[in-house]
Amino acid sequence: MARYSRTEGTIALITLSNPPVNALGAAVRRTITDIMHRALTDGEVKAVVLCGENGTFCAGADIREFGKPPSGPALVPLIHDMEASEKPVVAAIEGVALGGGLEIALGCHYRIAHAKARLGFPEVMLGLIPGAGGSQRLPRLIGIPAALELITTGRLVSAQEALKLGIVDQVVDGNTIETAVKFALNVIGRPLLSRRLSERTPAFSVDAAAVLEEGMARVKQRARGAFAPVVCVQALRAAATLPYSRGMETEEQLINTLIDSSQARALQYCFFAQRNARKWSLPSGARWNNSKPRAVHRVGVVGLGTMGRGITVSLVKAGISVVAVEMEEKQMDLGMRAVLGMLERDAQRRGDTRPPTHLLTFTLSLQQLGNVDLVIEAVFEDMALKKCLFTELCNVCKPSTLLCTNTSGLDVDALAVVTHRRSLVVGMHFFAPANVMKLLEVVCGPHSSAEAVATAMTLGKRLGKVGVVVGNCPGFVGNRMMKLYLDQAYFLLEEGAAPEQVDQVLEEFGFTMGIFKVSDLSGLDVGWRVRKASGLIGPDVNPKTPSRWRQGCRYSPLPDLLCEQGHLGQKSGRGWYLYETPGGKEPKPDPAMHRFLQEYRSRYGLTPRHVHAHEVIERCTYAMANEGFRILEEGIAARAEDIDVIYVFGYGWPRHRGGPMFHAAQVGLATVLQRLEHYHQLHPDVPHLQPSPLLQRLVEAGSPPVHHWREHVQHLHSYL
Ligand SMILES: CC/C=C\C/C=C/C(=O)SCCNC(=O)CCNC(=O)[C@H](O)C(C)(C)COP(=O)(O)OP(=O)(O)OC[C@H]1O[C@@H](n2cnc3c(N)ncnc32)[C@H](O)[C@@H]1OP(=O)(O)O
Repeated sequence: MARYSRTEGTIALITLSNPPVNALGAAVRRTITDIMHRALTDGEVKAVVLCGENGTFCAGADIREFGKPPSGPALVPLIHDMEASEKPVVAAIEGVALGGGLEIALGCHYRIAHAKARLGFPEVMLGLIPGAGGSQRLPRLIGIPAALELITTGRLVSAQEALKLGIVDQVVDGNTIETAVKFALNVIGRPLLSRRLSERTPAFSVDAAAVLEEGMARVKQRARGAFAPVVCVQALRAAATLPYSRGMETEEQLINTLIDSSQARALQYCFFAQRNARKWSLPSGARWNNSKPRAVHRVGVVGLGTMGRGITVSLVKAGISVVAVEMEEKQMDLGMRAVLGMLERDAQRRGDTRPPTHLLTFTLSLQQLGNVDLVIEAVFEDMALKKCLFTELCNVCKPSTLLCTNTSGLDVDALAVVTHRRSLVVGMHFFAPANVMKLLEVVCGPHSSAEAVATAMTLGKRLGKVGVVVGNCPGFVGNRMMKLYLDQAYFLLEEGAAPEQVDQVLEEFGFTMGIFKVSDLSGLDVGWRVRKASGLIGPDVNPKTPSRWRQGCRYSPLPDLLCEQGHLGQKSGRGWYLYETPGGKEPKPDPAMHRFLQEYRSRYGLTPRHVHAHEVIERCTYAMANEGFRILEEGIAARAEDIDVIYVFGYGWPRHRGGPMFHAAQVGLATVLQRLEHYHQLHPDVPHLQPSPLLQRLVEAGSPPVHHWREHVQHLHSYL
């Protein structure tokens, strides 16, 4: 928990010890409070050095304790006593000093950091503010503008930046604790008044007022409905305008408004869901911690379209050699220039003189893939083309090469069976732009080996991705649920809504972008191609089939009609919105779209009605969650948390709402069930609105918490 020892005769060394990150659980707070009291009252002790075990100072409060009844001593009195002491207290910071960990360090009189240490207040990412004096001490140390930026974004700073900002007093390359002890010996007896941050007054100039006002406007615009960033600004305003003790009272009042909020719960759920996604398991008993990944030194990327380019950039940035293959010279030239440009800009941003282009080989020949450890195929979504390629890759690559497909929804197994190495085929579904988006769906087919899954997940981690293992079905998890979300959005247009109205409601809910803006950005032709390939449109459709009816259920031909008119979204200057020019980025509501919708409705005898905001949210999000329950039942996702991670990291779902499954739980499963029944009654031709059997069973079982849902899955066809 925390250890006490004496060194150099007069120095008390207090070591936090709670692996893996020395989080400040109740027991740790109790021990450290007792030990600190002992050190501060022991007449032989002249100074104290505070450090952490295993190369980590402290990652802050123990997040697992949030939401549980409070126990153990609070941090504020400990930090106060430490700071008020007449004996110098020095923090020796290795690894991280985050949240409550940094608040303790700010209560110390001096801070020495290792060059690789990182410091920050990430509370805002957990729906909180620094609540143990951090919001009052940091601005007194580094000023309002810098504190505002760090606290409202949760950004961590390196030791070097912390030194520049004045957060630490010294940065060391060698032994931090030894340096801190020497430092402590040196400062014994020096006056400590100016080292007590609570004694300082941040000057509240007119500038600071303007900074706070601008900060509030910026935060409100970016927060997408999240409360914590706004409350962070309020806490900083208190620091700037009130004496320390009143500021502390305000900090306490403010954190109390957040601590039990639904947003804090959702964000803390996301924190653990992201980490749990790494702990995959397969029905064979293979798991993340008993499956060895293969070493990957050299990767082949086939196809240099948008996805292939982003994947190549991601790999090179992670220091991995890439052989990038394109079939056509012109496409290769375009791809090569785009990749080099992205790497160049990235190097410039990081202040590097040269991008790591020595890791790249561009070629028109698949033969060059003979020696790669893993191939990522990123050609068009055309099964015949992919099958040909996989057959050829099997002949060209060494027998141990893993063959991965970046398909966004095609059958991974159908590709595996054309190879002689079915166990080495997995899906690695990146999201556009692949060098930016964090999500990676690792698709495990019926033949995929644990080794292949482990290798893809480990490679994803090296690329800085959040990998989630999913089963093989059309659209996997993300795009399978997305299809129902899109269907509901189209139906809402048919029933009377306008694209900008639907988008506005979704953005107010917290989505990064409304669904129609996303559709315009990715290009309407992407879905058009998928619908053609799956027989929803095209020559295979019986001409007698009504336009708004496909495969036994309601269908909206709206996006197909737009594609037929060449309205493909941003790239063509027109889609659900109007753009100034083809390639324009600024969507404007399109009067022609409104006329088009009116004509469409009258052609099909649809009487437009006013669509309420709550209906937009309910139909879009509950349809998604309902499909999520089916996905869980089929074993395509192992946990509801995995589905939520996919939506938060790949589809712009607002993190402070936890993800579609967590949101359904927060609304109440009985309510979701009842609303789905209601909408299904109104739209019996939309089978996906019919509540899924798992949802019904969960409600019958009294709506257990998300972590217990798996116990109610009947394992009918478990893939994971
Ligand atoms: C009531 C108000 C009182 C006081 C105010 C104080 C508030 C706070 O301090 S809030 C907490 C602020 N701190 C954070 O948000 C830090 C969160 N952690 C991280 O950012 C990272 O985990 C890390 C940078 C510390 C380490 O990253 P990495 O090396 O990539 O490892 P992992 O993220 O996989 O973490 C390893 C392991 O540790 C668990 N863990 C990390 N931090 C905490 C924590 N603060 N409390 C509890 N557990 C923590 C994490 O879940 C991993 O566990 P598993 O291995 O079981 O998955």
